[in-house]
Amino acid sequence: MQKKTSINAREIALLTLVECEREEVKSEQALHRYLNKYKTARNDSALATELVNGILRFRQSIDSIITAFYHHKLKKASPFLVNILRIGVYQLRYLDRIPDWAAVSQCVDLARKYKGQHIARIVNGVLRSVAANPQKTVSSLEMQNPLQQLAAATSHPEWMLERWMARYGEDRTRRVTSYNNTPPLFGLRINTLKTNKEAMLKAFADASVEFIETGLPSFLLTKDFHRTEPFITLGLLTVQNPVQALPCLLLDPEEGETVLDMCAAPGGKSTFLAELMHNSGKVIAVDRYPNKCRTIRERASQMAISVITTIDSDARNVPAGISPAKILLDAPCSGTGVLARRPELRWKMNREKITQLVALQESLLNHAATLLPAGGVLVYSTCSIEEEENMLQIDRFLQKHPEFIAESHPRGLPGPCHELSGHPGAYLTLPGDHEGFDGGFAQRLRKQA
Ligand SMILES: C[S@@+](CC[C@H](N)C(=O)[O-])C[C@H]1O[C@@H](n2cnc3c(N)ncnc32)[C@H](O)[C@@H]1O
Repeated sequence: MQKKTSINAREIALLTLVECEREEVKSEQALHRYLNKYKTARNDSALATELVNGILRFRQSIDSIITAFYHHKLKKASPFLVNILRIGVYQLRYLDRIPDWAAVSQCVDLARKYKGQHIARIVNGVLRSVAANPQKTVSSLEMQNPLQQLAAATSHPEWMLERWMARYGEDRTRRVTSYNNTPPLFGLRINTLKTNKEAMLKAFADASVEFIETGLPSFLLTKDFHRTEPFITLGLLTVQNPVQALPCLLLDPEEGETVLDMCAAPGGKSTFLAELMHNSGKVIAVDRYPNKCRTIRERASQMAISVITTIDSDARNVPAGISPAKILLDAPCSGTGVLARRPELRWKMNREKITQLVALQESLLNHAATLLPAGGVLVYSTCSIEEEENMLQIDRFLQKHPEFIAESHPRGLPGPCHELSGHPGAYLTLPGDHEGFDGGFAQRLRKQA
């Protein structure tokens, strides 16, 4: 019988981190795949997750420390060497439960296994030096300017910090970076088609799940993700950050209406719209990827939702004739409001990509304008905190489409988020503004009759 090779937490983290160097790879999915492949035990799985997320978050700070002791160009080193050094430095500087000698020797073993004896010696030398010089911290390193210092201290790219500092000021920028560098709480939405809050809280008490209220009726936050998994599988709960509720609440869908969700996968908002409509009417969920549309349908069926139909198509090719009362356009975006949840994204996003996304969002908005009948409501939303994807995008849209007006929610939204002053129907939340809320933007617009 063939023996199953088992590998430890550091090795899983290494394979994941090396794979994440590729542009299109999402760390959460890669890690999940390796954990399943090697049937990793709970403890190893927790350490691998902590190493991957921590290293992706603090990469800039970790690399600054490595550079002080590694006397070649880090950018030219192999991804295996770089990531083994990162795993070593993360354990030496950010974790206090692993003795220095163990952190160093396990990384040396990894280097020998993947890159041979010569690289193992380099890893040994660099990590021993890091361990022997605890006074050498990011703040002690010489930096050319305050922005560089802030980038190293908060582990965010300079270009990102520069625009946040200009837009939001230093205090808010530091609040955002601190939120982004902390393991996030999990948002949970109670599926009111299958249960209710009272029954769910009783089930939480029985399962010893701790939670925090959010100010939004069906949304809770928790650290205890594992204990909530059975309820998610049963379709009683959906993982969704409360900030993601705002676009749906702002759209205010009613029973019996036809609602078009133009960029719908994985379906978190489509299913919430269906819940708000008491599973009556029609939610047409569009996404350009057929496999993602299948995920939406499967999830809807688990949640006892029958009003969602899917269309796999570029939303810009959706033909006129659907005549929805309301449209949600939750556009593809830079994701700078959700960096706590997607730690590698800060290193993969850049100004050029934002410019391309702005153009895509604009063309999707223009098409939404043609699909919506007069009198209908359009909500545009992103999980970005960049103004050209948000308010500036809306300003340009309103200039180009005088038939649309920005309007407030008829009754105002529940919860801690408030309309932006001077901007009817616009909501911008920065990560860290409210406990457990990611960043995001939403705008309600009406096509005049
Ligand atoms: C921000 S996500 C949507 C999240 C979703 N609304 C939810 O709450 O679960 C953006 C989605 O747009 C899809 N997408 C990107 N470009 C598209 C296009 N041109 N037409 C349709 N869907 C597109 C992506 O596949 C992705 O699933």
